[in-house]
Amino acid sequence: MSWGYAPHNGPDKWAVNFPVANGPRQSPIDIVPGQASYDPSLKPLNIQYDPSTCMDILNNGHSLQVTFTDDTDSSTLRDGPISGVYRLKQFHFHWGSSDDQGSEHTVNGVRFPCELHLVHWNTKYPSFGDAAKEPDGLAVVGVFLRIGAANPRLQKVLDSLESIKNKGSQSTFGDFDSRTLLPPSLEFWTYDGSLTTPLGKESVTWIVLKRPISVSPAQMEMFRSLQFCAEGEGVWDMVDNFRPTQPLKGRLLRANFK
Ligand SMILES: CN(C)c1nnc([C@H](N)S(N)(=O)=O)s1
Ligand SMILES: [Zn+2]
Repeated sequence: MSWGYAPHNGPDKWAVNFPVANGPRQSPIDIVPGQASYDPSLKPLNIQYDPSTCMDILNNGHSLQVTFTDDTDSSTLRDGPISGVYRLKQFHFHWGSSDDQGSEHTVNGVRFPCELHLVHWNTKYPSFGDAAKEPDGLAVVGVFLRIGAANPRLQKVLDSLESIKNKGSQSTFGDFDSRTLLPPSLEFWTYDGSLTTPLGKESVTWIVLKRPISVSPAQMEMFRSLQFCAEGEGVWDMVDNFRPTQPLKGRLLRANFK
């Protein structure tokens, strides 16, 4: 049974085939700023992205994903709550069928229309696959998108969506500086969690940025033009590809800001 976001294969069915979906450190969560503890020992995030590592963009049937070559330490994440060097592997988005939902994490129960995830893996392990099995194997930077002015840095990604409309389609996508998708301030919340899609591996240090970036309603409509299904399999708009928030189960939420 392939998983998805429909009634028959959506998040409330995942635990049937992927039992870890009910595990002790699942993601996403509702971020309650009043319950975050300020940790002065958290260093600022050190993000160094090399645009030449950007390779292609694809519709994987769950999201749109921009993939990077990760055979060298060209695009890396360091410091913040992590130790060592983590390599950027891909970024993707989650979004809603309307502007009042779409993000995976929420803040005081508030949903954003879209959330960007930049997925990195710990180079102390030989590969992404190996790292994904380890509790400190992955680090995902989450960035909220808020309705506002059109975001010109997002536009290059959105302009390529017509070439990856259907599941399984891919096109070249090079020389993109992912740093331009980040807000000016890198203040963050952090907690130990999981991938938010099956297999839901509990190997992610989540780093959710406090400041959102902007996206216009017209740009949101471009995300919604993507399809869950492959070409010739009908019309099934790719929307609401987000998992509901999961129980905190006693985990600590830290912030690197007061
Ligand atoms: C195997 N990879 C890179 C991923 N598996 N699940 C991912 C999810 N989309 S998320 N949201 O990053 O946990 S990313
Ligand atoms: Zn994601």
